[in-house]
Amino acid sequence: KEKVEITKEQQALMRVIVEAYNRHQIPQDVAKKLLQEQYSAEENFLLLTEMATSQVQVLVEFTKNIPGFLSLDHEDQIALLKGSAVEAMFLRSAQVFSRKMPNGHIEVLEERIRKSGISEEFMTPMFNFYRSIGELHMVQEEQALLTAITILTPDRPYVKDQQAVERLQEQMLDVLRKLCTLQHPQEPQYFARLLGRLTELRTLNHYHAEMLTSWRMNDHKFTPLLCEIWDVQ
Ligand SMILES: CCOC(=O)c1ccc(NC(=O)c2c3c(nn2-c2ccccc2)CCN(S(=O)(=O)c2cccs2)C3)cc1
Repeated sequence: KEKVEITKEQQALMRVIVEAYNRHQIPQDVAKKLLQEQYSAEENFLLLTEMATSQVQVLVEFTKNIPGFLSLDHEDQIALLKGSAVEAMFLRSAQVFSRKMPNGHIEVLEERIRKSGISEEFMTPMFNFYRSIGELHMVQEEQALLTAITILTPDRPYVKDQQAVERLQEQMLDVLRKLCTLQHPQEPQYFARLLGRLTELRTLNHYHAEMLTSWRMNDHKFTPLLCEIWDVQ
C-alpha cells in the first residue's frame, strides 16, 4: 500500500484555504437574531436575504484567497463566482446547520427558515442536503477544500479557459483525496461520498432558480448584490 503523504506545498495551500474559510462566519448577532426573537415570514425572509448577501461578500473574499484564482482570466473569475454562488452558499449553510449547535437551536433555526416564505417543494431537498452534509462530520479542512473545489468547477457557463480552471481544481482534489485517506483510513469510500455531495448540491441550483421565480411572483425583494450574482430582476 503506497504511503499517502501531503507535501509541504499542499500543506501550505491547505493552510491558506482553511484560514480564509474560517475568517468569515455568520455574524453572531445575525445568527442569534435568527435563533431568538419571534419573526413574521416577512422578517425571516429579510433576515435570510441579509445573511445570503453577506455570504456572497464572504464568498468573494474566500475565492480571492484560493491560490491561482487571481491569475485566471478576469472574465472567467466572474463566471466561476456567478456559477458557484448558490452552491457555495448552500454548502456553507449545510456546514453552519450541522455545526454542533446547542440542541434545540437546530430545530428553531429550521423553523425560522421554514417560515420564511420559501416554497415547500424546495425545503425538502434543501434540508435533506443539510442533513446529508451533517452526517459526514467533515473537518474544517475538508469543508474549505470542498468549497474551493465547488468554486473551481471548469464547466460553469461562459468559462473560456476550462483547462486552467481544471488544473487548479485538480490540485484541490488531490489534497482532499489525501486528506480523506489520512483522516478516514477505515472508510476508503469517504472521498467518493464527499464528491457525491457536490452532485446533490448541483440539484439545488435548479430548485433555487425555481424559488426565485416564485418569490418574484410574490413581489419579494432582494439586495442588488443578490440580483447581480443570481441574475434576477
Ligand atoms: C458572513 C458569512 O455568512 C455565512 O457564513 C452564511 C452562511 C449561511 C447562510 N445561509 C443562509 O442565508 C440561508 C439561506 C437558506 N438557509 N440558510 C441558512 C442559514 C443558516 C443556517 C443554515 C441555512 C435558505 C434560503 N437561502 S436563499 O439564499 O435562497 C434566500 C435568500 C433570501 C431569502 S431566501 C438563504 C448565510 C450566510
